[in-house]
Amino acid sequence: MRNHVWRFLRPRPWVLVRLAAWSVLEAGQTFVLGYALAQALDAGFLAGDAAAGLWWLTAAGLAVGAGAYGTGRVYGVVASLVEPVRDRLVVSVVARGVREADAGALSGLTQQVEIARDALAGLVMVSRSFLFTAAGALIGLFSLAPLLLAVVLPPLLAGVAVFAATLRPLARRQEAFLAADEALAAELGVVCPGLRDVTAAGAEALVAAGVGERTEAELRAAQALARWSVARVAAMAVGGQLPVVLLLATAPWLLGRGVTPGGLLGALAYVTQSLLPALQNLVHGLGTGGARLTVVLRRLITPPAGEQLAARPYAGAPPAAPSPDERLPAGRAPAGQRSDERLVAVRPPAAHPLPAEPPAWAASHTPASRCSGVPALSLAAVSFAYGPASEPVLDGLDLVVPPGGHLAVVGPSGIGKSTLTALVAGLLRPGNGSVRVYGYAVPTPEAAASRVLIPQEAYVHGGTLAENLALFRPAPVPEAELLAAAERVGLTALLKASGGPGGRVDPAALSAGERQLIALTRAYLSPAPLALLDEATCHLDPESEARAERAFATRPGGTLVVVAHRISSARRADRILVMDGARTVCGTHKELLRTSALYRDLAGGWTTRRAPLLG
Ligand SMILES: Nc1ncnc2c1ncn2[C@@H]1O[C@H](COP(=O)(O)OP(=O)(O)OP(=O)(O)O)[C@@H](O)[C@H]1O
Repeated sequence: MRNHVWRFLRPRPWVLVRLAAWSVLEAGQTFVLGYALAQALDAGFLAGDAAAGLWWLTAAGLAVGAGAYGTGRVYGVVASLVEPVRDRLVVSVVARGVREADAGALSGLTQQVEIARDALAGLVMVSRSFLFTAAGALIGLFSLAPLLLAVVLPPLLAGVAVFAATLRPLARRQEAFLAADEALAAELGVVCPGLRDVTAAGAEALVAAGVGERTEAELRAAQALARWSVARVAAMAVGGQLPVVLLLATAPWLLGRGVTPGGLLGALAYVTQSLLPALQNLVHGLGTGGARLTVVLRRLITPPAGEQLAARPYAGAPPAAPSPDERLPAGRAPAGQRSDERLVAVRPPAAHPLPAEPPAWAASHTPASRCSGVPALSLAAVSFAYGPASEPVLDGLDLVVPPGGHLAVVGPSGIGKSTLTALVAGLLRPGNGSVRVYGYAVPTPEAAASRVLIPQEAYVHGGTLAENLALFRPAPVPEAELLAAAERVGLTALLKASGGPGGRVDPAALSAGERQLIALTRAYLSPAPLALLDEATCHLDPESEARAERAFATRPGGTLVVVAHRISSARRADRILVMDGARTVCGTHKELLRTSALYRDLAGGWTTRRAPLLG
């Protein structure tokens, strides 16, 4: 680094000379200010010569004006010193960006160049200002009375020494903090856009642990930095404030040894008006800006180690062998897709060995729940409103769906069908009442594991079809089982067109209906016995919808709740829940035609318009 600075400054002696010259003018005010105040008091007002006093004050005022002019010129010279540094850095990083054809990295690097430029300018300003101001003030003190120098200089040097001693450790802590901060930002930059995938893959705990680790690391770095920053305060206290105390405490002694009252006043002015602010600027400017500049320059000058330029891959996962929880799918969902599907368990795809029919989950749920008589779904006096002042969407709703049952939910748009499925899925909590899935209270992990929600906007991630379809299964799914499920739900054509279960899918290229078929087949294969289809077939034609619904209705051990948007869908169900606010009723198609005016209306609308009226 020192070599770089020397090589840069050597061909620019005139810039340095100009900088020094304007700095001398700027520092002149420091000298004149204290000296003129001393003279105004001693030779003017205390001597009874007010005119002389005013003359010295005028001289001080003129010096301040000249100093301000000098400061203005200093800025110009600092710019001509710093801009070439910026230009060189820009050339270097652009060359690197072009070489590596990485536009994103290039934009990041040029931004860092701007930071380096600003930090460098700040550093030049504060260190130069401290040097010249200190020189002006010390010369002034000496010219007033050498004894004053003896009082001010030792604590000033001690303060600067303390600051200098802490500079390196502070810079290291600052650098560590910046690195921790960036690591956390990078982590969040990777995690946040993929939150849906994280949830979909059941990897919340894993990702939270990774982010938590980085947050802890940043906290530790911030604490270490704060501890070392105390040393800065000590440097300020010793170098800037102690001289003031010493001047006041030794005032009688100083006055007894020939120092005049004006000299004492001038000394105080030097310390409080010049030295203290200059030291403050140095400590803050060099302490913070210096560390920042070091970090940025190191990155810009040192060739990238890949990770500095490119986005880091997800780093939250531990490097050890995969545990059963490490289930983040490789692909990302395309933008704009929503996923409300709550997953039971996910694992990476594996080879598909022997066929197995019926699916393993069927045995585990069916007999127990059927034999015990526990309803697949029960709602008891459930009320729900979106806000304290909102009208309730559900008001004291009771509902029981037996295991193996098939319930259709119908009602006008906005009546609360999706709200009901969200309550069953545990995405919303009822204000009153209770929801149970296979006897498990919602929300509990057991209830979550017992149901699968397929929303209208199907979630499909990149990767292979098999990966998508097996997403909810805790163990590899035999290929024959995949193929059988695809056949039952109606996915076979897409499966063939994609080259079989190993074929890769591009979620953005699929039609909405194809995405729904994938989501439906995935749900069909899920171990959860209760399937909640919230208009999950709305993009399918009536035949495909009928086929998919039949598959779910006859899924071994499965129970189906479907938000219907066609009369045919409602008619396939054993029972139909007609949502109508306070007049919500449940019954068979025939019963409802008799008893529910709303259902008659809806069914009439469906039949005559041949278009979905509901939801
Ligand atoms: N997040 C929310 N905040 C406030 N109100 C909401 C929210 N979600 C839904 N609602 C309101 O709750 C009511 C029920 O909405 P819901 O989506 O459950 O109806 P729906 O019957 O499924 O409608 P659709 O068939 O059109 O999808 C509507 O009045 C809706 O505006």
